[in-house]
Amino acid sequence: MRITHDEIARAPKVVLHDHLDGGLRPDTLVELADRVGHQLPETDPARLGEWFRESADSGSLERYLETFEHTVAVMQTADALRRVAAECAEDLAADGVVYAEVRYAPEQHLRAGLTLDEVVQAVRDGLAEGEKRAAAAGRAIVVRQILTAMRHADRSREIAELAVRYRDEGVAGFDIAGAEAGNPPTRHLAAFEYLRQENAHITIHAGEAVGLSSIAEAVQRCGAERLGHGVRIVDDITVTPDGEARLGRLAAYVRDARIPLELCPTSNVQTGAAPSIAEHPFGLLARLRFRVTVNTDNRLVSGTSMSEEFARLAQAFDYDLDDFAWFTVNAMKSAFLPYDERLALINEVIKPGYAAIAADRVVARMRRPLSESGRYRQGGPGTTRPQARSPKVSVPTTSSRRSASSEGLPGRAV
Ligand SMILES: O=c1[nH]cnc2c1ncn2[C@@H]1O[C@H](CO)[C@@H](O)[C@H]1O
Ligand SMILES: [Zn+2]
Repeated sequence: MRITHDEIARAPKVVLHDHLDGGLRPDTLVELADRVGHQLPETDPARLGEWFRESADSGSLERYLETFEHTVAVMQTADALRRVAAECAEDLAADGVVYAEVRYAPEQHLRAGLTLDEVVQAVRDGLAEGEKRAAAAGRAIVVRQILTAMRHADRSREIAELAVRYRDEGVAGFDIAGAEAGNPPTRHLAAFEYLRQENAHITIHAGEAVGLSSIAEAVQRCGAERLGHGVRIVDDITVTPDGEARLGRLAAYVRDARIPLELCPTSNVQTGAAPSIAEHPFGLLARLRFRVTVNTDNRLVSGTSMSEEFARLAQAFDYDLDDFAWFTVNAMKSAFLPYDERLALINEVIKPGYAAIAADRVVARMRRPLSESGRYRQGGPGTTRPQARSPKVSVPTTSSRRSASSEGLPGRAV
């Protein structure tokens, strides 16, 4: 069975790779641009959304990134940052996301005189407001920040210090982003060494536009705990005609060390990192039991959402509920949150959420013959509600050591 749209909408989701400045609501962008006199390519929100998706669909990361000039331009005041952050938390929650790490580059928001600290504080306050509004709407979400340094620039050490300074105020980690070609992770070694000394968390955009050299540097020299994209790790995997996969040393290391891949299928198709969703390495990497996670990258720029990414993957690879439960637990395990908080979200929110959907499937399946044949009349219709306690979905276990891999793989995943 393939997961349905309704089930996807209901399923608890976790996003680790979502750019704040790549996910504005189109109508907010229009309104903010009007306020500061920034000229947009389209002023009708629907057409503006289209414009982003089409312009980003260029086959080149550099051209994809050019579209951010319009979003960054309107995010230069504390008010604008607060609003965008609050709406981000609300939109993610409305999509069924229960935990999110949202990233952006503070150094890109100083044009109107804000300091780096003021930028982080504005986003912090906005996210908190969004969490509050989402909870009031019955959609609880926890959101953390990841501070990004632009890899072509020279402020990474400063941004790393900023991330450490705000680690107890909602900043969960540090990242570098921007044009990967020509800007290898080792350009920022001082920042990464500082972060490691401070026991801070590191993810690095690597293996998106550049291949194995970038991934190797990120993991082995810079201490990346997760890979932003990392999709080009497939360059180190050979699949023989009979389907057997051989992993090179780096691919084997990434898999053995359970380094999470923050995969962003739609974005990868737009930037040319993958030819299509159906041919996206997600399928192979999941099959080979890499620690794969599903992410949006940029909801506005890529015209997507977590539910969209799930739906596209389900269509391409025939994934069902247990697959998405696995990807979601993978993501939650990989979050830059304290262990006990990760565990609480897995055990109290994610697993029960998937189990409830599986339980409803059982109920729906048992109801059908009841109305058709009346076979289960005995207790009277309506009183034969089946036990919903043991749904037929193998939600991954976090503590179990039964399976060969600590991922707790779902039974039916290939
Ligand atoms: O997929 C990506 N690869 C590399 N850089 C990116 C990607 N998406 C966004 N940004 C860059 O990160 C900055 C901070 O959020 C954005 O302004 C954009 O330039
Ligand atoms: Zn990204």
